[in-house]
Amino acid sequence: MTFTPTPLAGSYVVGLKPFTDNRGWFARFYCKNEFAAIGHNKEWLQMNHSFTTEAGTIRGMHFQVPPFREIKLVRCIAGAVFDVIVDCRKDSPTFLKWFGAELSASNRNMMYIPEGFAHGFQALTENCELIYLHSELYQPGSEGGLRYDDPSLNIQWPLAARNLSDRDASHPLLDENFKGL
Ligand SMILES: Cc1cn([C@H]2C[C@H](O)[C@@H](COP(=O)(O)OP(=O)(O)O[C@H]3O[C@@H](C)C(=O)[C@@H](O)[C@H]3O)O2)c(=O)[nH]c1=O
Repeated sequence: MTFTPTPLAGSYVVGLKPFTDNRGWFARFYCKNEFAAIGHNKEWLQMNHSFTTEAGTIRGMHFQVPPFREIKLVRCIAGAVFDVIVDCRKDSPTFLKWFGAELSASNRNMMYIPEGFAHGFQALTENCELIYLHSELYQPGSEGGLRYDDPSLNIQWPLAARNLSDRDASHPLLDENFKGL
């Protein structure tokens, strides 16, 4: 795998290195030893799969609050998405900065998201499927979110936003009460 650091320290766009032959290809998308090189030393406790039907749909921006902060590894296995992370670590020099990258079934890239980040994505095509690896269990009472259109984040989504869940449409806008994660 290849690990390309993003401008937000500790996060990476991870590329696969497929072994190709006349049958097709084979590739690892997680290896304990390879991820140890970027300091990853936690187990994956949950794996999730989502399917998004319509291009333009946004899911996010989601996080779990302490003590349930989590690392995520996100991989697109059908279609293409614009994947976005926001640094919510209060002591980080890039606090509340965002980074986005296209993840798709054809580029096979993944986003490695450390603890203390919010995460979301926009479907760029119909019928997008994402696989998530999580270092923490789902804790419904500890979920939080940022608004995809928060003016103080100014995330540049490639398509017009549509199809938000009621929860995602009603995350509070950032103000001085947000102390980070
Ligand atoms: C996230 C999650 C949801 N659920 C349930 C709650 C709800 O009834 C249903 C749908 O949940 P949501 O509406 O939160 O699904 P969704 O908006 O797709 O949530 C996901 O968004 C992206 C951006 C992420 O980063 C993921 O970690 C996750 O938060 O699934 C679980 O049972 N386990 C889980 O781990």
